[in-house]
Amino acid sequence: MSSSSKPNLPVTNAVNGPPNADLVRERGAASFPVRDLTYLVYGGQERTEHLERIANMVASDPVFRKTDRFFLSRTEQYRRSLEKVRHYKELIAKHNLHSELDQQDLRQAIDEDLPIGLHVGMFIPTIVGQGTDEQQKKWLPLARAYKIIGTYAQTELGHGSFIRGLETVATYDKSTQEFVLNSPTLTATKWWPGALGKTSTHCVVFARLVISDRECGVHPFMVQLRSLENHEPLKGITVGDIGPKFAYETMDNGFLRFDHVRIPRDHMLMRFAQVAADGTYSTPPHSKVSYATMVFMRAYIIGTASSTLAKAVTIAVRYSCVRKQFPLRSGEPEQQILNYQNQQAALFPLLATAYAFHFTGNYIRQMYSDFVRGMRAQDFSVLPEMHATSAGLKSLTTWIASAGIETCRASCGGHGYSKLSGLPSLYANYIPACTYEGDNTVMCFQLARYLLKLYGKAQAKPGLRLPGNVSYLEKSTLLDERCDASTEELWLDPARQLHAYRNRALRLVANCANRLVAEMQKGKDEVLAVEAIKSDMVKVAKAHSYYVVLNNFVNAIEQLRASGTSTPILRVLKTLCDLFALHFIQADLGDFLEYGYLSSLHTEPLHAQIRRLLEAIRPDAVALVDAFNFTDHALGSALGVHNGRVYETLFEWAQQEPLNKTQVAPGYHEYIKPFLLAKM
Ligand SMILES: CCCCCCCCCCC/C=C/C(=O)SCCNC(=O)CCNC(=O)[C@H](O)C(C)(C)COP(=O)(O)OP(=O)(O)OC[C@H]1O[C@@H](n2cnc3c(N)ncnc32)[C@H](O)[C@@H]1OP(=O)(O)O
Ligand SMILES: Cc1cc2nc3c(=O)[nH]c(=O)nc-3n(C[C@H](O)[C@H](O)[C@H](O)COP(=O)(O)OP(=O)(O)OC[C@H]3O[C@@H](n4cnc5c(N)ncnc54)[C@H](O)[C@@H]3O)c2cc1C
Repeated sequence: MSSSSKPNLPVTNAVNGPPNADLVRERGAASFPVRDLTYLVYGGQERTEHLERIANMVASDPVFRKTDRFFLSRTEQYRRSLEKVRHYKELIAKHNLHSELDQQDLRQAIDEDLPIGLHVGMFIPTIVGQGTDEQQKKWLPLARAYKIIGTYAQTELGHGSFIRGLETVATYDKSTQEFVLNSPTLTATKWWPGALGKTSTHCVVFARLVISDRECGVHPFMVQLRSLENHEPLKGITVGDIGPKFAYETMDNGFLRFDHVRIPRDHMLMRFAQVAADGTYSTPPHSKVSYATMVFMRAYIIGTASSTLAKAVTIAVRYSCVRKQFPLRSGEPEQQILNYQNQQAALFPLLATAYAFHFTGNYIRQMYSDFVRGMRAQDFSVLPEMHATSAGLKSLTTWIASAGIETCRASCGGHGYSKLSGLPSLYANYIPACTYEGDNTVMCFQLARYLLKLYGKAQAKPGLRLPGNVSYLEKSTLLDERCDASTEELWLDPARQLHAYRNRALRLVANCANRLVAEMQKGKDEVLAVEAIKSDMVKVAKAHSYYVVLNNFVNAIEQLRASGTSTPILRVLKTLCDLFALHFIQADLGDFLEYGYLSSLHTEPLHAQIRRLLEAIRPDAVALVDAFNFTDHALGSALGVHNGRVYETLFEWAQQEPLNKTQVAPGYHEYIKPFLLAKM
């Protein structure tokens, strides 16, 4: 079945000409209407077409070009990204893209780490979340009109994960009703905040509040850093760029020091905690409410794991259809490398994961908006669940997406190592997601702690009802149950798949809880006992998060079925869901075998079913990546071009290499010629 209507995307950047015949054939053989799956992914036909209009506008605009990015210096890349910011603002005005959603769509289409990312992603959300109504009235219009540009300055040279250890102080001076911001040590220097180095005029600074020598904990403060006239740093402020990084060249991650900088009292963001003029301090309704922007960003990061992984898989799958190596038998034509089982085993689980994460993203968005609604009504009861779930999912999704991009790169052989494949920069720019907004391992501890607590409560109080995704912690009888998937067919049963994931998660939680008790019985206090089980806690958090991802994928398919989604689409989604479920059991088989949940009775049919699923996906692989609907601009890859003219595009793009500007190498006269022409 071919697609029900054609995508409206231009073929930009690629070398024009007849499309690659193999890709054309693959597209013609899809078992489902590609366009319908695209609508499903992007929320309907109207929304898809809107996104395409924006994507087309960006892809055909020379200011947003990416093709020369590898040949620019760090400074040039930063300047170029500022040029894109200016143009982004012009387009908002020109095309009336004033809604937050339109602007988000535009930034997504531009597809670059712009130095306004922190402004829109954390600075504005912190004002919205933490500012009083008056503070919002004062700063939001300026921020939304880009009259001020801000960032989120929390991390310090000596302190990142441990927020309570921050050293920057904001001392309240009752006599002038000001806070005095100071960086008392070198390690108190703010370090890392995006766009802090050169771009931002303002920032929200997290500092420990001190009132009359009393420590009141870490709070957010609005601080102007640079003159709005000439962009010079203000008195008492030392600010700059932290220097070269693994990648992320367009972003001026910065450092910042305060030398007794005074700000008015109403520059502390006081929605939840207040300091009155006389220095009276009112505590917030929840001790971690000032961490809410991080929870928001973690939810956002979970949402982008799918699209990032989907880009890598799109490049690798298209290339693997174009690339041919070896005939099976002599005299036969060479095979598309995607026909090889190993290539399918590397790529298709990642394809399935990109779809799985799409539904995880929907789930966390919904959970976050419910949480915000509650918070507006002063109800913080969902915060622990929101924090723990988002911390775990942020870790799992970014770890898998990072490793997945590298798998895609390696699966493209030598050409994957070329920056022109788009994969090295995708990887290098993405991997800090495992670190920023909470180091993944540290985030896993948060989820594991939450699960251990709930498990303990459920043990102590049989009959206690726990929230949906953790309700399995109530059922310790589950531990006695074993897998009964003894045939390939049984492995396709979602109930059995979920049973396996639930059982593994519960086992690891119970095991951790038992070890904690055992460590304490050996004489350790609780703190040291926790230290003794930390690597197991990471496993616990991952196991639970896998279960959440799978549960959402299964539920989403059920909901789609109930809402009348067509059979071919349901069939292909079910196949992807099955592969996701079975692949990650196979990948962690030790967990399931260790406690006898599975035996070789089950693993043989498991492996066989996975092989069948790979075969089932093969004819639809190109259609499944096409359904993500990326423009060539978004992929930025000679290997992933929609028309499949991979070699032509690689060859043409390579001509832009500055070394190729002259026929004779720079340095030839000084360094090569002397020894070439030296007498023997
Ligand atoms: C939309 C536009 C897109 C723009 C694109 C931008 C691109 C991205 C750019 C990236 C920008 C990056 C920015 C940053 O990195 S900002 C800095 C982020 N820093 C962190 O994430 C630090 C991580 N550390 C923490 O979050 C905490 O310190 C930590 C959770 C590790 C521990 O906190 P703390 O030590 O204070 O607390 P305890 O361990 O003692 O725990 C006490 C209880 O509080 C609970 N807790 C902790 N955090 C939260 C929270 N956020 N919400 C709710 N509850 C929380 C914790 O679980 C404990 O609970 P119990 O007592 O019940 O166990
Ligand atoms: C590209 C990028 C952009 C960033 N942008 C911003 C920004 O805009 N604003 C901002 O404020 N910050 C920003 N950051 C900082 C970022 O949030 C921190 O780097 C992150 O929170 C991790 O903290 P850390 O660097 O202190 O790591 P550390 O906590 O020092 O971690 C180092 C290692 O120690 C381990 N570890 C730490 N604590 C424990 C523990 N209790 N038990 C066991 N192991 C532990 C970790 O797992 C990790 O392996 C950015 C960072 C990067 C890389």
